[in-house]
Amino acid sequence: MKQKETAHILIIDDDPDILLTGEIVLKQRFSKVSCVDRPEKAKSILDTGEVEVLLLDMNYSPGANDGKEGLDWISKINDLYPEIKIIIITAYGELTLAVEAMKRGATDFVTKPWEYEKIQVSVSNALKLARTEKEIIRLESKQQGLKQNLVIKSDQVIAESKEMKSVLQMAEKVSRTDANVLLLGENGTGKGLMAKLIHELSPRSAEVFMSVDLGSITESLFESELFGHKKGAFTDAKEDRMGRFEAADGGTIFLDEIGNLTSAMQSKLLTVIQNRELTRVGENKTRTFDVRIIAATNSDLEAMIEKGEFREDLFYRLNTIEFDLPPLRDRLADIPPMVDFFITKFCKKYGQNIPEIQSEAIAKLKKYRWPGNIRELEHAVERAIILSDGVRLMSEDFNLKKTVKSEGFISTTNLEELERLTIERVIKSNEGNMSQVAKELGIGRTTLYRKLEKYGFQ
Ligand SMILES: Nc1ncnc2c1ncn2[C@@H]1O[C@H](COP(=O)(O)OP(=O)(O)OP(=O)(O)O)[C@@H](O)[C@H]1O
Repeated sequence: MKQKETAHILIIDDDPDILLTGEIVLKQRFSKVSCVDRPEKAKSILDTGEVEVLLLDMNYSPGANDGKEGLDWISKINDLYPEIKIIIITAYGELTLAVEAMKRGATDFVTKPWEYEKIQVSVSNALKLARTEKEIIRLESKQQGLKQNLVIKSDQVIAESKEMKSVLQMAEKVSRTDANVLLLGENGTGKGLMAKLIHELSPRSAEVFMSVDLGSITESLFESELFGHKKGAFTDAKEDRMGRFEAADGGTIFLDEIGNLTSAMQSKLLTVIQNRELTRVGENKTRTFDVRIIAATNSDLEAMIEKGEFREDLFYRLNTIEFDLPPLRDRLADIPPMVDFFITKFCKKYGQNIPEIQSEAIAKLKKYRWPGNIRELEHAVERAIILSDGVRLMSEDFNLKKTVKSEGFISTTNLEELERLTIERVIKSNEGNMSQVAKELGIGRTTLYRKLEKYGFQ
């Protein structure tokens, strides 16, 4: 016996004989057939999101035979459930009505009395059409993710310092697994690049890498953006749309700026990650997904947990493996190869010959604090390439702010403490030359001395 195709078909007709024969005939070919005698009763079945093909009678009120009711229902159903293919059931010879129904969005028509072979073929064709359309939508979303993949291929990861070498080794190991990864580090330390690298090295590399900047998604759009929506679920939901999780199916999703989620967003994300299934906004049906999750943030999540700003259970879901990307000032050995890498990149971009770099310039780059880390270094090199004489890159070409590397990252938000630390740093960098210190701080010498006294400096 031929195996049944897994599909849910719905028949709506007020004639019980039609429903009975339709059910018997279609059940020979399809796994599930539901029947109702009026369109008003079909809502709960349609809302399951399972029905792919609907056979619809055109007249319901006693004596009605112009098909007007059926035409109205076609428009309504098409509007609310655009993915469902509608086949109308007409009496023999009602060709004009069939044409009008097709104009409203019906896919095909079958005539009463049933021709068994014909309805099976018609439903089978409608089913193929429904599935092809779904596949096209899926591929379009996937392609968006694959475009992001292309950008990654050309990137290289520089890791000369021992800190970055060990990060790379760990990335290689982790990429072979499906473990969730949490990337921590200041802005511009390469969290995004590391996420792409882990994906590239993983068995999922031929699939989508989907990057989502959670910092730019508003609370109202969060659910629909990540989990998708049904047409009509809210005013702007003009079409059915899959979310980022579904579009990344088989691949990797990169949730950047995870520390920016409100508590409501955190709960929704946690439920989806925990259950490994999601529900599109406005739909009842749950959908499973197979996605590897990499999250990143420059926030101190543990401090946020303590303050009740980040859910501990979500944190433990995300941080199966945790990476700390060190700031650039703590991996000085990476600076020279990175500078070379960016010089080559930008000389190519601006069609220039590769210049030499003054050794004093490299020494200055190593002393600088790099609050914006590698992104800032990249911009500094780009600027230097544009401004240089094309032969030699000098330290002035990099336009570094007059600061030196501090002992550690100033994390205080207390103004007085910030002032004290800044003064301390500037004194060190000017080797105690107070006129210079006052000048750099932009204050008079008297004010400087008053502040030195206040903060107990010698
Ligand atoms: N090890 C590296 N080798 C070469 N380029 C790097 C390296 N790390 C980072 N970069 C480059 O530095 C820039 C910033 O990196 P990236 O965007 O990955 O940082 P990020 O930590 O995700 O930043 P943010 O927190 O602001 O999102 C990118 O252009 C990236 O390609």
